[in-house]
Amino acid sequence: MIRIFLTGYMGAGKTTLGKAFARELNVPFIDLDWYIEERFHKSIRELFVERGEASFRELERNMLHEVSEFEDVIISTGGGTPCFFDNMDYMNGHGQTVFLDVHPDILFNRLRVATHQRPILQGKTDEELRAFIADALEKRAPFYVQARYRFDAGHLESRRQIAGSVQQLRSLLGV
Ligand SMILES: Nc1ncnc2c1ncn2[C@@H]1O[C@H](COP(=O)(O)OP(=O)(O)O)[C@@H](O)[C@H]1O
Ligand SMILES: O=C(O)C1=C[C@@H](OP(=O)(O)O)[C@@H](O)[C@H](O)C1
Ligand SMILES: [Mg+2]
Repeated sequence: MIRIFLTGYMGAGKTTLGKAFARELNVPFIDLDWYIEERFHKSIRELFVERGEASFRELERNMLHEVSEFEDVIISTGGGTPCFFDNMDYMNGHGQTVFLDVHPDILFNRLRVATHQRPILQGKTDEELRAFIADALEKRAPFYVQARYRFDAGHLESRRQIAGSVQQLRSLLGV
């Protein structure tokens, strides 16, 4: 049975790689953010604004527990998922966990063009964004490193790179 959790910071490639990886392994793909959006008929952005972050995190944990029951699945979490409650332990107890480790400069380049999709990053200048990423990585690293595997997802900028990363991830996990 395959149950793999992809974790890492925003822009690390959890969604992109998860989707391509699931297609390669011919198993369903679940992106936790998308799952939540479908379940609540609201965007992550709306849920953040309406409920506040603390309440979003509770809902996210509940949904994590729900999707962790599925079998033969690739699950991409949100960037913050491993860093709240006992979520990291929970994922380690329910499947294989991967930390998509990406250099902060690459994260910055990816995220500066996509801040409007991510409520936490909205309205930041380039310098604020750089500082925010560095600060968040420092705080979140202790959680991310608890994942069983670490994978460099710094090369996802073309279809070819994504396909190459999928093959590397396959051999790392032995699937
Ligand atoms: N089709 C694509 N072509 C080129 N680059 C892409 C494509 N899809 C994603 N990427 C790159 O991968 C990055 C990671 O995005 P995403 O998978 O949404 O990260 P996460 O889910 O970890 O927040 C994007 O910012 C972009 O640089
Ligand atoms: O890092 C975070 O706290 C968040 C990351 C997002 O997911 P992605 O990492 O897929 O962008 C999403 O869950 C929400 O905006 C909060
Ligand atoms: Mg994502």
